[in-house]
Amino acid sequence: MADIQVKICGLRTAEDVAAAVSAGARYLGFNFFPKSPRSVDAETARALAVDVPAGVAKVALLVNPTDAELDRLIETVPLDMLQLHGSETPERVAEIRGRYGLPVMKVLGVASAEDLDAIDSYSAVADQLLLDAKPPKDAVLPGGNGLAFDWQLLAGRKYWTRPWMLAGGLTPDNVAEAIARTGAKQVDVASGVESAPGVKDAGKMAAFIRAAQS
Ligand SMILES: O=C(O)c1ccccc1NCC(=O)[C@H](O)[C@H](O)COP(=O)(O)O
Repeated sequence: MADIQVKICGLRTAEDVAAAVSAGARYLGFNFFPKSPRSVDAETARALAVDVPAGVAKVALLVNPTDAELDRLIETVPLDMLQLHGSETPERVAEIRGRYGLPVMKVLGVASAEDLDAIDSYSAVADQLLLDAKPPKDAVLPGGNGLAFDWQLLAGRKYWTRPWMLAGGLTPDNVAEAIARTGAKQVDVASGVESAPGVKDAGKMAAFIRAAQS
């Protein structure tokens, strides 16, 4: 079995969390972007996070958060990592990392080879990178759109200095191929393991993790 780590993003209920943990997820994502069908408030996230076993990272997904938002969230929810999914600059990433002392994963939208140029500047300030499909121009959500980018853009690129995750349009049916084509050691999924927007499917989560690790 391959040592691939899986993040399931947008968990909203205790059943989702239990199913993701028992299927072998290594990261659980709680979404704090209010417009998302996957979003939770801080109190709900706290209730979901408190019983997560050690060794499974609780990740807060935020889009251009203010310090006030982060202060309140971090005070309320026991978190292991912050995922920044907006247009945060490298300076802002460094500031957030320094202010809260939590590891930060910066998301980079990828549509073409030029988008990968940002990897070096963010590698200097983030603990991890998440490479996701760039959202369509008119999209309401900056992520979680079920769209893949051209995985060939990542083929043969092995010398990044930070751990990274592959995301965007992954499903139980294509995740093994995505890993084989990109060399990813970590993958992230939101809509590909749902039966409807924001409704996680325990069978799909288990199938996704089995396929990723097969
Ligand atoms: O999932 C959302 O609704 C979302 C909203 C706003 C910003 C980011 C969001 N999701 C981020 C993720 O980490 C997703 O897992 C990633 O974008 C891949 O999504 P999908 O293509 O649906 O698997």
